[in-house]
Amino acid sequence: MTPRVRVIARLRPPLPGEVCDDGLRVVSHVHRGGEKEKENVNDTQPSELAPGILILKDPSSSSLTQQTQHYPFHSAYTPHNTSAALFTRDVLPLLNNVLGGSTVTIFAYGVTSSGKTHTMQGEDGIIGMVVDELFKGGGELDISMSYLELYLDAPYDLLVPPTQRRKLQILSTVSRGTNPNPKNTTFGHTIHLPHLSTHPISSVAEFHTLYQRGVRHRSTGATLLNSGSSRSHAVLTFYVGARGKLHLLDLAGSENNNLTGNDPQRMRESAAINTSLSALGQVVGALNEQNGARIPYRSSNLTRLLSDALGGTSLALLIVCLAPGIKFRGDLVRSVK
Ligand SMILES: Nc1ncnc2c1ncn2[C@@H]1O[C@H](COP(=O)(O)OP(=O)(O)OP(=O)(O)O)[C@@H](O)[C@H]1O
Repeated sequence: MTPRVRVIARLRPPLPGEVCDDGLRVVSHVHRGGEKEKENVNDTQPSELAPGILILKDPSSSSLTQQTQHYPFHSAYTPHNTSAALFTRDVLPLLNNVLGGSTVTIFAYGVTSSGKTHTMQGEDGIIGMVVDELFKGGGELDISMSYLELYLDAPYDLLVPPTQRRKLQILSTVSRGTNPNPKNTTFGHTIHLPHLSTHPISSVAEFHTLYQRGVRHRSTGATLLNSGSSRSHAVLTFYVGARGKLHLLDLAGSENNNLTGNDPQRMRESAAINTSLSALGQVVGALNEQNGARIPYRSSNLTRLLSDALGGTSLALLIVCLAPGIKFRGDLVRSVK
């Protein structure tokens, strides 16, 4: 059965002073020098294991019930693998679908400071590589973009001046036709935000000017774990040709307030972030189960917004970003599950 949402993992390198989780092992698909690359892999593990994350038993625990756990992913990337390797293997093939008129969604998910922003919008991040690829042909494609954030579960346009910032409406238009599967509540629905600005772009430079404006308008704040922590979900959308659509999401990190030491506003933000991420997790799970169950798109504005992009014939790539710090063990297990 082909999953609707391809799920891959990326482990970031340790940050200065970070105490690492010795039980965390990653086996990568990416070959270096002809060898399957192993990062921190216990040599006693069979090498033919599916690429994935291995969570090994906590060495300090004497519990007999704690077994070594293997979590398989469609691809997995070690701290040595570059964003370019991830792009070539997992993102590039999806761009052909966008050029062919499909809707594709790519999102980075993980605890705060796990490398989502680095992977999506960092120097040599996926967003830059996508744009280079879209304009490779010299800009003959008809491309426009929009950029919004969901802050406290409400959408705001990032490409309008802050003085014009106002909450956007999310509308869904029903098209005609008979729904072959009544449980598919998004059949024939198109999501649109009437006041969201869209901007034609004709070059890589034009993109970067607009995009940097949006990044400056995005809600970020300092937590104990990340001084530039994203406090909102950012959704960058490219409209390519007549029908192609590509959503690139930098999701805010799922958070454990015991670790982030947040003040009251940060706590409100965390609650909204965690609720919408949990809704997204349920939607992705239900889509990949493919058992005909109702997909809970309406549980949050994040999933409502993406309801015409997840499911049906659309494709999605979920990049689970992982932090190697021991303090993230509990969050990491929740993320990979
Ligand atoms: N693959 C990587 N290689 C090198 N450094 C990385 C990598 N991934 C993340 N980092 C570094 O780790 C730190 C945290 O990363 P980042 O800000 O991307 O996390 P995040 O998941 O977006 O966090 P938040 O949810 O709080 O916004 C940054 O200093 C970033 O440069």
